[in-house]
Amino acid sequence: MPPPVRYRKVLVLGYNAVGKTSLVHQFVNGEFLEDYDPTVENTYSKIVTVGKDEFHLHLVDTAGQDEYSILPYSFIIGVHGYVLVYSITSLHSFQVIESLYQKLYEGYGKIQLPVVLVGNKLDLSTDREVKTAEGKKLAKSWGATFMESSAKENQLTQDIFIKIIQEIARVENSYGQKHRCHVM
Ligand SMILES: Nc1nc2c(ncn2[C@@H]2O[C@H](COP(=O)(O)OP(=O)(O)OP(=O)(O)O)[C@@H](O)[C@H]2O)c(=O)[nH]1
Repeated sequence: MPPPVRYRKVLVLGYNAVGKTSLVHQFVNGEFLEDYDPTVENTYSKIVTVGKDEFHLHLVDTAGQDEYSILPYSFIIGVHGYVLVYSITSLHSFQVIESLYQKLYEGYGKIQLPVVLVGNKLDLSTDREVKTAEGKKLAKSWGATFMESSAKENQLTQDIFIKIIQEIARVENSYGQKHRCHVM
């Protein structure tokens, strides 16, 4: 009997116009859209194979948030992992990500979260406002994975969504190990 297809719900969060829709659209449809059309909320589904396992990845592309956004319960309940996106050309979008993470972390009761932190618009590195080292450092402080991508040039767009599936498994396993009973 083939192994069951596992369901994973992943939210893509971040400030306005950082490229959330563009990353998801590249991943699901394999194309880049130059036009900016602010998102209200869109969902996408894709079957993804990671190693020997198949996953039904349900992606929620959210409307941009800022540091004042109140995150609804639907951003926490039933969500397996998060892709947090900023633009390397916007320091403000990076600061918004720090505040969004804190809200999620507190919403979950301060446990480790499966997160991939993404610095997008790598093709615009001449206008860079956030150093690679700063992104790496922030992700490390959360115990998360860090990547820099370009939705425009299709750089690492597939890897981001494979990585979040792997992160969900990794965090679930480490949580299971910490809380496993030992029979002496
Ligand atoms: N050069 C470049 N432009 C990008 C990249 N990703 C997105 N863009 C452009 O940035 C603009 C915003 O992209 P979106 O994908 O709509 O951004 P978003 O984060 O979904 O925006 P909201 O829906 O407002 O939250 C669009 O004009 C895109 O074409 C990238 O990697 N490089």
